[in-house]
Amino acid sequence: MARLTLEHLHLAQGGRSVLEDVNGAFPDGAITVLIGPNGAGKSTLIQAIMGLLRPISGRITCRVPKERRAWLPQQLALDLSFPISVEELVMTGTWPSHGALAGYCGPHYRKAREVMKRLGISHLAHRALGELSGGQRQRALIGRTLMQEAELLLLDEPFANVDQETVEVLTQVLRDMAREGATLLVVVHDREQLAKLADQVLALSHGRARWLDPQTTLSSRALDQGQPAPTMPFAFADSF
Ligand SMILES: Nc1ncnc2c1ncn2[C@@H]1O[C@H](COP(=O)(O)OP(=O)(O)OP(=O)(O)O)[C@@H](O)[C@H]1O
Repeated sequence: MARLTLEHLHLAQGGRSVLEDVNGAFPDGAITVLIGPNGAGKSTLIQAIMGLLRPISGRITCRVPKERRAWLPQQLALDLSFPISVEELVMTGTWPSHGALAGYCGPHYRKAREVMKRLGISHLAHRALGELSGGQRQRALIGRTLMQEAELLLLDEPFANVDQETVEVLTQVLRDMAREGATLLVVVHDREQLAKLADQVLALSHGRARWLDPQTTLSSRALDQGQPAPTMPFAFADSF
């Protein structure tokens, strides 16, 4: 089953066509890796799926409830002086389903502790977000999506500028989320990460999208065209 499908999608930015006639289904419980050179339209496609960019034509159908959709953007704009601890950030994962003003109860705190343990950040629970390394912050942001029980997760270069141990922890968590039935779309530039994550590959190039299987992608040059993004500051992982 696929709760996210694209039909004849045409997307533009600033009046210029970026992607045309994109079709396909993102199966539940599968990780789709999105690849393509700089400017190919990876972030544009993610923005459209999130509902932040209106298609020129075509259709995006998403049957995942809004409160179970999560997005970890590439261009992060979090004010790192914002006074929020790791635990508080993880707890905000309850907001989409419970509301920001409802407050937290015992089970929320227990679950947040489990999530932080799973991500190896329990010892950072009361540390301010602005005092963390890039990898620690990325673990906390993924923790928020686990707390949310996200069933659709869009990640734009989640492994950029994080340490190798964090890459391994996050890879395992993302695989576990897929095994539990979530639909994931992940932008990666790295061959090794693609090999570990991809159930299927969507390759963007020259305004078109092609579906590939991971083995074909690994033995082709499709990945070599992509360049890692420059270092980004961090921001709030927003939900939509
Ligand atoms: N807000 C915008 N206004 C006008 N053009 C834009 C805007 N955002 C992106 N573009 C253009 O749309 C095209 C696709 O950009 P997009 O950011 O989706 O590519 P990408 O594949 O995510 O690239 P990268 O790998 O560098 O992150 C590019 O030509 C880019 O210059």
